[in-house]
Amino acid sequence: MYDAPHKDKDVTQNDIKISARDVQVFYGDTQAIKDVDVEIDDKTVTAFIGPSGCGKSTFLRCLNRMNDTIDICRIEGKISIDGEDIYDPSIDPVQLRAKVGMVFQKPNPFPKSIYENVAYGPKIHGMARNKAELDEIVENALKRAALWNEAKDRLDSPGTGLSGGQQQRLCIARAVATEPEVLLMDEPCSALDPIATAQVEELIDELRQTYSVVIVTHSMQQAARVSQKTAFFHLGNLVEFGDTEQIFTNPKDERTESYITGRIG
Ligand SMILES: Nc1ncnc2c1ncn2[C@@H]1O[C@H](COP(=O)(O)OP(=O)(O)OP(=O)(O)O)[C@@H](O)[C@H]1O
Repeated sequence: MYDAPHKDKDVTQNDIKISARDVQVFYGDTQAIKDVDVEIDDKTVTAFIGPSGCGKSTFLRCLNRMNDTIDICRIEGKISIDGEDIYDPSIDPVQLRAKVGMVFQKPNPFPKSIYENVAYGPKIHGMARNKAELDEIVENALKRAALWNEAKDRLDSPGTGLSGGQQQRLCIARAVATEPEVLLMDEPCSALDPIATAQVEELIDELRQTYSVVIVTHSMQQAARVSQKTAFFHLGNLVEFGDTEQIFTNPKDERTESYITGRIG
């Protein structure tokens, strides 16, 4: 079951980037996340796995306060990034989401040019003083997302005219353009073909040199290939968290073992 990774899987100790304590999430009266405690490392890819409906996306969305946009959603407990409580009333969620970028399941470029898709965030956050600086930010973000070579001659063409895999890399460029520190990815490859998936996985491996990356995936093979740490969720509980290799080769909890061997899910 454990798919040998194509990259070195160094699991050296990194600094803790995100810390969650006693997190509970409710949609109305229904509890979707129960008593979650976890510490997520910097410069590491952490995969969230588990059966459908177990709360992976809900917990991921807590990390940049995307759940704030859902009226019936209520969150208890404490989530800190670099020691700062992200639910503190002094925190501006818009600023937070620039620092904690997100890439969604379905590529969702804005109906604008490739250039404008990437330039939008840096513009609203006042990151460039002039056009030359903005051009540089756009170029660097497209390079980081491994899209520059394919996009450099068509920066004024609509982002929606790119292939699915290119659109997803454009969304990654858009997320990295605001210089985030954390990148959240909610099943970023589920709408992509195997070649585009391999490109995005390669990219995720590069991005972890700079960011803390958290990825929700339904594919255990993908979790094994791209992540150094894995969290297994089941019925709203974080059942097991550890080095990816340990989770896939020597799970401690019966539920984890059942899931990775295909008995539940
Ligand atoms: N906006 C919402 N309103 C009400 N309930 C919700 C909402 N979003 C999620 N839920 C519920 O919360 C629980 C966890 O859902 P969530 O989408 O986080 O799970 P998941 O593990 O990401 O699932 P999947 O793998 O199918 O995407 C489910 O019971 C789901 O029905």
